[in-house]
Amino acid sequence: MSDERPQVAVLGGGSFGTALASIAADNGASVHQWLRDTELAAEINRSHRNARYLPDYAMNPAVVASSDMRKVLDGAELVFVAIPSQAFRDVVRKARPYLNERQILVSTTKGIQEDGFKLMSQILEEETGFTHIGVLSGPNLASEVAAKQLTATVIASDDALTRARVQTALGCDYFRVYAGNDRYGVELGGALKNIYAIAAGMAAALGMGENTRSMLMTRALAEMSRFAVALGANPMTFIGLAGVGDLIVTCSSNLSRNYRVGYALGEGKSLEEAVEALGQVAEGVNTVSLVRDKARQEGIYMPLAEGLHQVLFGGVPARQMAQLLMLGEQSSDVEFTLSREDVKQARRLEGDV
Ligand SMILES: NC(=O)c1ccc[n+]([C@@H]2O[C@H](COP(=O)([O-])OP(=O)(O)OC[C@H]3O[C@@H](n4cnc5c(N)ncnc54)[C@H](O)[C@@H]3O)[C@@H](O)[C@H]2O)c1
Ligand SMILES: O=P(O)(O)OC[C@H](O)CO
Repeated sequence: MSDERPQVAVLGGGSFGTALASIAADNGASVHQWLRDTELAAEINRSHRNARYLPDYAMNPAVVASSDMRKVLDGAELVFVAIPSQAFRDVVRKARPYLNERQILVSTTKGIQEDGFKLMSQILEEETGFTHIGVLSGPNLASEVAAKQLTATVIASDDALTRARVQTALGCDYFRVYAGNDRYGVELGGALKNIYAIAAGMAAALGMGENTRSMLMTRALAEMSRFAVALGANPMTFIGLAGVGDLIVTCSSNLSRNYRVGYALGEGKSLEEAVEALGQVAEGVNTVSLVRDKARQEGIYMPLAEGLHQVLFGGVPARQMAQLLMLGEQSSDVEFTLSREDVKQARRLEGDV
């Protein structure tokens, strides 16, 4: 008898891949999850728990884990790719012989490829040439999703079928899926917020207050949207879940790996020590260099990213950088209503600059 259930594949055995596989299975899909680690796959099938990444949460027992890519992709209608950005293209290449253009491919990865400043859905496009491509992003701490805490996310694609299928496959009483069509903006939002989560973790460890955190998050949002709009995204995307929503959660929670790296740095650890203690990937550490270089290249004003880069890689103490940023040029609150140039002009007339 053939299996009538929707067929879902998840590539990646980390915490988000695991949480996602479980949601799709809770929703009645037949789910196969690909991991490179054969032993962990066997362990998941035995205990229905991912002991390495989400040891405290039971998975839906219907999820079948495997390190055999062909088996995992066989018959899949919907494929989620939850692999860190540095390994993303390699894994997609490994999957490519078993993919076909009727499938829907969705990236969940919030990072940027160094070579060519590529986002993950662009890699999916380049490697496959398929049309049904999307990005899943939003305030989605994996362990909270696994605990079935009420959560919302965004499926962004210019392809209506991709949006509808993902809403059907994942939408349930604890996971609500909103649709968007600014794939680039949603994907950039997910990658950029990691930078500011590091800064927020650092500020918390240094004992800075709630006013400071609020200022940091709001100015981060201004900076993120300035950058994304300069590269072609829609500014309105940043008032959504994948913009301000994800920024809030990642800058506020020590469940975020990026926040935890920042916190460890604020406590005085070196970057190497902080990353090693984390034992997982914090995408923001790479993203800050890529974004800072891109911003310089394109002439985009990014004082927070520039400052954080100097703290992480230039040996500037975080507190000193915070003081420098406070004394930076006076600027506009909401640039979409009052431009930075207008503020400068008024100050010139005042004779202040
Ligand atoms: N963890 C979260 O809370 C969360 C939430 C939303 C989105 N995301 C995004 O989803 C993506 C996946 O996150 P995650 O937490 O599931 O996993 P992760 O980023 O911690 O990656 C771990 C997984 O990737 C695998 N991996 C690493 N290098 C590999 C390689 N060369 N070949 C094959 N597999 C490799 C590891 O074995 C492991 O299964 C990340 O980019 C993250 O930004 C994470
Ligand atoms: O653990 P982080 O810092 O990679 O962040 C997790 C998610 O992106 C939160 O939405």
